[in-house]
Amino acid sequence: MMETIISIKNLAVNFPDKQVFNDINLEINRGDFLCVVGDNGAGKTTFLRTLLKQLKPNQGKIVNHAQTMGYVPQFRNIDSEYPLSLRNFVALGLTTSMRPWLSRLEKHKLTNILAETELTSLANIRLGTASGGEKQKAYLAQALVNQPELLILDESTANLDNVMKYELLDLVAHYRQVHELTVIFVTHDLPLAKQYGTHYLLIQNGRGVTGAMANLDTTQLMASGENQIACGEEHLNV
Ligand SMILES: Nc1ncnc2c1ncn2[C@@H]1O[C@H](COP(=O)(O)OP(=O)(O)OP(=O)(O)O)[C@@H](O)[C@H]1O
Repeated sequence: MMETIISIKNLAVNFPDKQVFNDINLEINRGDFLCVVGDNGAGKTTFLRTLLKQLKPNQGKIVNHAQTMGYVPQFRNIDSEYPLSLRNFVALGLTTSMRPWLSRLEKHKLTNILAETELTSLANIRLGTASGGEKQKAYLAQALVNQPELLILDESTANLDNVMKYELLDLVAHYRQVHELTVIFVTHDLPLAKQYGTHYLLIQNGRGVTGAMANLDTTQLMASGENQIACGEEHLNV
């Protein structure tokens, strides 16, 4: 049976000089892969910040049953002098305790996630010397090492080359399938959204349109700019 993990009702967020969106209604089930799409400035980050309780909605409510969450930001390079090994960087996602050592369970989780993200052979390299794609995989492993129920990918494939984008999302897709992970992916990349997402939330003109990914007609949404999404809602086949 479907289990609702996040329920969003009648959500509206405004800034003093800007009404960002209103009346977003959405049920996210455990194991869903929701892609949040929309033009620059449409309100995707505002939606995420509201979900993360950094912003209080002006109206409506979000009930989030996920107890644990992982977060992968947009790729930003790590300095070549960065001193931690890849393994120790991933381990930063494990614990908030002040212990300087890992428990047996934590070591087990670390070994498993390095294997599941195909990083085992790179575990002892200094992260600063890793390639961009390897660094982003390390961010993914850090976000997953504590076995979260919900993973947020915040434009995590932007700035990666085409091969690496798919490698990263293949790992996410595989992990999701094995562990029934729920994923929220904010992206401008419609082909990726189409390939990996099960559902979408399109924020456009202050409204949220939702549906099964199969019903998102991306050909109608593509704009001339590489990273833009633009179309009238009337083009949507939902
Ligand atoms: N703290 C704020 N105060 C006032 N306006 C804001 C604030 N944060 C965002 N906005 C405005 O709200 C709108 C939505 O911004 P948001 O960053 O959520 O869009 P986005 O869809 O994530 O855009 P992008 O794809 O460019 O990252 C924009 O017009 C932005 O200028």
